[in-house]
Amino acid sequence: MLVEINPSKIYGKVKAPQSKSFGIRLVLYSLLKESKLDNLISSDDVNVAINVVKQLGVSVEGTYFKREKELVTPKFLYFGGSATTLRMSIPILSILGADTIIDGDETLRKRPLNAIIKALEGSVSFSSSSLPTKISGKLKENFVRIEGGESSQYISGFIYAFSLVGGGEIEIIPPISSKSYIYLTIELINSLGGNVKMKGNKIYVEKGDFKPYIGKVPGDYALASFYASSSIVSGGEIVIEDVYELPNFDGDHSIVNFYEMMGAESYVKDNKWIVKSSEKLNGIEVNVDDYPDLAPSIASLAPFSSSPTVIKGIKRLKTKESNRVVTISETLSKFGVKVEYDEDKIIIYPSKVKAGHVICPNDHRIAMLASVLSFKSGGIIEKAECVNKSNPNFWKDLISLNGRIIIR
Ligand SMILES: O=C(O)C1=C[C@@H](OP(=O)(O)O)[C@@H](O)[C@H](O)C1
Ligand SMILES: C=C(OP(=O)(O)O)C(=O)O
Repeated sequence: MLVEINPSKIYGKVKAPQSKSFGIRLVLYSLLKESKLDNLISSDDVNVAINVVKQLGVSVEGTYFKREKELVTPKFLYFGGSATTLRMSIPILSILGADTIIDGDETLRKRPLNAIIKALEGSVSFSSSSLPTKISGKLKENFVRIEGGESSQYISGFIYAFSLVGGGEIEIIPPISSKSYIYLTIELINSLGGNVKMKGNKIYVEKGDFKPYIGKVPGDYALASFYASSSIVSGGEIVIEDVYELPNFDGDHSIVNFYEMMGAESYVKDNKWIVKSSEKLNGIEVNVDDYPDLAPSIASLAPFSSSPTVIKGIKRLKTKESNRVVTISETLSKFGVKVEYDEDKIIIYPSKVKAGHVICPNDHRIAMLASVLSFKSGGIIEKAECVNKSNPNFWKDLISLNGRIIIR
């Protein structure tokens, strides 16, 4: 799919895309208690999670997910491009006992599994250190010690796994990265009858009294941020509906504050994210290690600022769907933006953004970054269907916000 974008002013009202992180968690929650997800718009990654719970024995009728028998571990599971689903599922498979070949698409096959392999040594074996691999064995005790510097997704997975078997303990070897997603998991599980506490680098999971989840999938700030920044760079204003109220910890929703710090009007009121552009944007310095998905969102606004933006905490961006240090920089450069990077940071300089032509590098957030840059001076994005990984409504939503977009 090729998308041709003409310079446009992006304005109006739009519903936030459904959260990929919440969507996957609420589908996997059906392993614990039933889940009824109203108006589920299933992205590629949520579809992967649906297939996983189905294979483990959950009955799926439309968007109603109910476990009606003992869970089983299949001989084969496919995870597409979803590292969240993969890395949350391996702990669950381990606590149930597995003899399962797991695989994913070409992007997922490149992503590391070192921390989980090391943590499960002695209980669960892996035939290979990357996908495809066969995992065999069962976690014998409800305790795991795991490095926190590779991915928070394993830790979220162990919270689910120990909730499944009535309790357990997770010791995280610092540094603890992407903490915001651990908090998200703890808050969600506890809101549904779980009993999970984090004290320093330890997580204590007690037996829960779980209740069904019946409701919508909350809105996704990181995915919605591309609508917001498109509006800011094109002199518009936008209301993004169905967002959750800001919690008392950092996370993907911190983008609201970052856009305000960069000079836009950006605030949340009554589950709506209000964004208005301003003539004077300025660069910021930010460490994204706790919310890595915000790097493309911040990079989309940075070239239009009057001062440089410095993005730190970028080490793990190299092992996302693409090496985002490279793909963010290459995409910006193709739109005439001056950008530099080293091991520790990406620096994006004020630039006169020109028309660009990119091929999505199998990374949904990079196509979304390119779309923002295109609203200023035009642009072409090939393999634009890559946005379906997280937001199949992305192009349709931008058209509804007056984007002059031709889809071929
Ligand atoms: O738990 C989650 O939902 C996610 C965790 C993050 O991954 P890491 O914990 O590997 O940084 C993030 O990049 C991903 O898009 C979603
Ligand atoms: C990295 C991402 O997702 P995942 O880790 O689930 O593949 C993302 O959505 O940017």
